[in-house]
Parts: sequence; C-alpha cells; structure tokens
Amino acid sequence: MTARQDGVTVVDHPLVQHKLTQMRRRETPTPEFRRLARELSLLLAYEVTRDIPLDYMDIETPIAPMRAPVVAGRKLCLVSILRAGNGILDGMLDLIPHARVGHVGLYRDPKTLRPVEYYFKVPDALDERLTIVCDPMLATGHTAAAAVQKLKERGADNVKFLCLLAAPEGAKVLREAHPDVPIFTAAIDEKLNEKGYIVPGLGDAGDRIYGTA
Ligand SMILES: O=P(O)(O)OC[C@H]1O[C@H](OP(=O)(O)OP(=O)(O)O)[C@H](O)[C@@H]1O
Ligand SMILES: O=c1cc[nH]c(=O)[nH]1
Ligand SMILES: [Mg+2]
Repeated sequence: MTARQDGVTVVDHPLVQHKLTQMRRRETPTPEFRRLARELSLLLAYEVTRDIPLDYMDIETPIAPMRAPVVAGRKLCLVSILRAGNGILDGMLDLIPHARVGHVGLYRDPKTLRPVEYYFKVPDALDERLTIVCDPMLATGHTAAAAVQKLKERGADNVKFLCLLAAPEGAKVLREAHPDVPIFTAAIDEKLNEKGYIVPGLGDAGDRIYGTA
C-alpha cells in the first residue's frame, strides 16, 4: 500500500515497514543496518521509478520476435547526497545498473544545522534525464533543498527525492523550496528534537551505515 499527499508518497508496504523497524532498533549492528538500507532502497525503488522512461528493442523469444520495453538507463541520473546517500545508491544501482550517477557532498553543521558543501560531481545533460536524489534522512530539509537547488542550477528539471525517513518539518521545507520535486519515503516520523534529529528516527544514518559513531 502507498499513501500519497501533497507531493509526499509514503511507501507503507509491510516489507518496507518491517525492514525500517529493524533499522530503527538501537541494537541493530552496522553490517545488518547497511544490508537493510540496501534492501529497503530496492523496495522503495519500485515506487520512485514507477514512471521512468522506457526504450523499445527488437528481441526474439523462443517462440517469436517482438519489440520489447527496456529501461532507458542513460536517461536516468541517481544522485547520492554523501555520505549516507550511498547506502541507498548501492541498492538502486543493483536494480538499474545503467543509470548515470552524481555525488553531492554535503554535511550538516551540528551547531547551525545548515548544510556545508564539500563536493559536487554530476553527469552532463541533466535536462534530458530524470534525476532521483537519494539520502536516507530528511530532517530539517535544508540539505535536500540545497542539493536540489545545485542540481537545478546544472539544468535538472525533472527531480524526485528518495529517503527512508522524513520529519514533517523537513518535508515541508523541501516542498516549499521545490514544489515540483515529489518526495518518496518509508515513513514520516513525529518531529525533530532540539539537536535536529528525527524522533523517534533511527539515529545518525551515516554513522550507523559506516560504523563511525
Ligand atoms: O535535513 P537535514 O537537517 O539537512 O539533515 C539531513 C542530513 O543529515 C545527514 O547527513 P550528515 O550531515 O550526517 O552527513 P553524513 O551523510 O556524512 O553522515 C543525512 O544523511 C542528511 O544528508
Ligand atoms: O535524525 C537524523 C537527522 C539528520 N541526520 C541523520 O542521520 N539522522
Ligand atoms: Mg551523518
């Protein structure tokens, strides 16, 4: 099942919810957390790629020739917001290996909660591609909004944002800054705490994926 409202799609399939619960648990160790992030992104990919472009090619089945649909991977750009975004990117690339890939390096300053940019490398001709921006966490929303802004400045005009968890505050900030960018998430949690962490959330996604806490 999938709930859509105001440009936000919550993928509430039972498998998605189950895996998200396992990720949230404090005792879930790093290798397990990373594996769950990958599996969850495979399931979310199903929804976020629902209308990706198709090409047609001539093939032969054992019975007859036919013109058959194939994903136009080169018309798709996956963008990971470093570093936690790579935890989603890996699963997406398993599914769509021909996709082009961009990286946006942004970390959130723990005092100001504002994003600081340190890297930006994306494919050319973004105006000809669907761009799917990946980051597990949409907290205050400023990182996502800044990443989308940079991508638009490079020509991206068809952008979707994929995360595992969103705070209501972050979804609002991103939707207000970029109303044309739909959000796909496994859950919208209750709120942010005073340190800008999602409550109940799952903690610091990057630290849990890479074991840096
Ligand atoms: O919505 P916001 O309030 O901007 O916060 C969300 C950002 O914070 C986390 O990254 P972090 O800064 O921890 O960097 P990391 O991926 O290197 O751990 C997360 O992966 C998002 O990029
Ligand atoms: O809860 C949060 C908020 C920002 N970044 C995270 O990794 N987790
Ligand atoms: Mg982090």
